Amino acid sequence: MMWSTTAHILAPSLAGCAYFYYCDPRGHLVLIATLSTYSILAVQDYLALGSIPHAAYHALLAVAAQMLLVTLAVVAYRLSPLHPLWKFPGPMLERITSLRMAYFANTGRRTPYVAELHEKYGTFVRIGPNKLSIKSVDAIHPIYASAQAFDKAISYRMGLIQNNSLFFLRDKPAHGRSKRVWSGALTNHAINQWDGPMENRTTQLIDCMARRQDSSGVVDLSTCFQHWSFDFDGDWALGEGQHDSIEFMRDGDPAGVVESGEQAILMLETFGEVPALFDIISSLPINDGYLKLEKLAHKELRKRLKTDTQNGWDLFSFLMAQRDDYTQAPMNETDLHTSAVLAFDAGGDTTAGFLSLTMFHLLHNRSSYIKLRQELDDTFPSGELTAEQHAALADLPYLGAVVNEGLRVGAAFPGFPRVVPPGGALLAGQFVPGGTIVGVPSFAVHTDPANFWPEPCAFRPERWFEDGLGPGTVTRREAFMAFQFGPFRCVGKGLALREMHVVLSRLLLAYDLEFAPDFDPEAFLKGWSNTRTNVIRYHLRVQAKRRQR
Ligand code: HEM
Repeated sequence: MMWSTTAHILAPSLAGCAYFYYCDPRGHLVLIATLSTYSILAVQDYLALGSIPHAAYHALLAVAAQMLLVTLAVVAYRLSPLHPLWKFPGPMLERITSLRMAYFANTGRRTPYVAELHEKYGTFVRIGPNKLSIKSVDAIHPIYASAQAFDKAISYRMGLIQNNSLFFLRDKPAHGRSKRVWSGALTNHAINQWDGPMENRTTQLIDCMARRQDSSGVVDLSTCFQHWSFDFDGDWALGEGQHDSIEFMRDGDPAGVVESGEQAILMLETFGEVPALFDIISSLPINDGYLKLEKLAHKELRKRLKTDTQNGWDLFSFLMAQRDDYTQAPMNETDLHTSAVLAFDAGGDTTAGFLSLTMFHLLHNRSSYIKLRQELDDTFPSGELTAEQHAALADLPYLGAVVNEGLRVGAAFPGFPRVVPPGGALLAGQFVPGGTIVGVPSFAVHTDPANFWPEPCAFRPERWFEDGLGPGTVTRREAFMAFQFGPFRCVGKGLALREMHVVLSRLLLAYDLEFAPDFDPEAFLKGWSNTRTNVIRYHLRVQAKRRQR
C-alpha cells in the first residue's frame, strides 16, 4: 500500500517535472493532465476502497502532494546554480515566478518597477524565471534591428485564441508576408491619400471640442483625442464612409468601446507575462466587456466585406486583394477579423494616448507651448492648414522636436520580449543562453542620463537640436525606441507621425489652450500608466478659447 501510494505520487510528479523542464508548459494541458490524474486515482481508490468520499479525498491528497512536489522541484531548480540564468541578478520572487510581474502589468506598475530594478541591479536584471531585461543601447541592434533579429516571444501568443494578424505572428516568413501587405497600405504615397479625410476629421475634432465644452469652456481633451483617433482609424482601415457605427466624435461612445479596447490590451499584457495561465483563461467564457471593440469591428467588417470597394487606399482593400492573390497563403475570415481589431488597437489607442501625453507636457511647459505656437503662426499666418500642407509639417523643426520628446517621455513600453536563438548570443558584453526571453525596456533607456542628458526625465524638446540644452547635450537617437526597429518595428510610424503633426498643429492654430482651473497635473501623471498603450486614468481637461485673427 505504502509503495503504491508513493508510486502514485512520485511517478506523475517526475513526469510533471520533466514536462516543465523540457517543454514550454501549456496551461490547458497541465490542467487536463491534473484532472485526468485525479480521475484515474479516484477510480482506482474507489475500486480498492468502495467508498466515493474516501476515494475523492485520497485522490485529492495525492494530487495535492504531486503538485507540491512539482512546485518545490521547479522552485529549487529556478533558484539553483543549475539554472542557465543563475548568474544574472534579480529579486528572488521574479527568479521563481512571473506572477508578480503579471500583477504589476495589470496595475500599470510594471514599467516603473522594471526601471527601479535596473537602478538597483544594473544593466541585466532577471525579471522572470526565464526572462532578462537588458537596459543597454548595445543590446537593441542584435535583439531587434539586425538581419538576425530575434523572434517574438510566447508573450505574443493569445492563449488558445487563434490570431494570425500581423502583430501576433511569430513565424518570420508568415510575418514578413503579412507585413508586406500592411506596408503597402502605409507607404508615403498611401498616407498622402489620407490627407483629405484627416483634414475633415480634424475639422470635426475642433467642432467636437467646441460642442463638448462646458459653460466655463472646459473640455475633456483625452476623450476627444480617443474619439478622433478611432473615427480616423475607421476611415483608414475600412474606408471613408464605410463604418457608420464608428463615429464617436458625432455620437459619443456610450457603449464604452474605447475602454473595452484598453481592457483587452491590458489582458494581453497581463497574461503575456504568464502565457500558461493565458491558455486556461482564454478557454473560459470571459466577461463580455473585453469584447465590445471586437464585436463592433466584426460588425463593420462584415459590411465592408460585402462592398465592392477593393480598389481604395484603406487597409482592407489591401488585405482583401491579398486574400484573392492565390500565390499567397489565403486569409480567411478570422484573419481579416483579427486584423480589423488590430487596426483599432494598434492605431487608435496608441496615437490618442501619445496626443494626450504630448499635449499635457506642452501645457505643463508653457515656454515649449509658446515656441511651438510661434513656429506654427509664422508658417501659417492665416491660421489655415490645408490637406496639401500636411506632409510639409514634417519639416517644422520645433514641431518635430515636440513630437519626438512626447514619444520619448511617453514611450513607457517595459520591453518588447524576444527569444534568444538556440546556441545563445552575446548581448551587451554578456553571454545569454539560447531560449532566454530578453527585452530592452524603452522607458528605462529613454530616461537614462547616459542616453539623454541633462534632465533625462523632463520634457525638453530643445534636446533634439545640437547642443540644444547647452554644451554637452546628449541625445542618442539610436536609443530612441518609440517605434522600435527591425522586422517587427511599427508599420504605422509614418501615419502616426502625420496624425500627431496635424492634430497638434490644427489645435494650436485654432485654440488658446490651458489646463482647466481645477486640473491637477500631479494626478494626471499618477493616473498615467503604460500597459502597452498609454492608459490615462485621470483625463487631460483643458480650457479652450477660439483664437481670433
Ligand atoms: C504614436 C503612435 C504609435 C506608436 C508609438 C507605435 C509604436 C509601436 C511599437 C513600439 C511597435 C512594436 C511593438 C512590439 O514589437 O511589440 C508597434 C507595432 C505595430 N504598430 Fe505601431 N505605434 C503607433 C501607431 C501606430 C499606428 C497609427 C498604426 C496603424 C496604422 C500602428 C500599427 C502597428 C502594427 C500593425 C504593429 C505590429 C507590427 C509588426 O508586428 O510587425 N501603429 N507600434
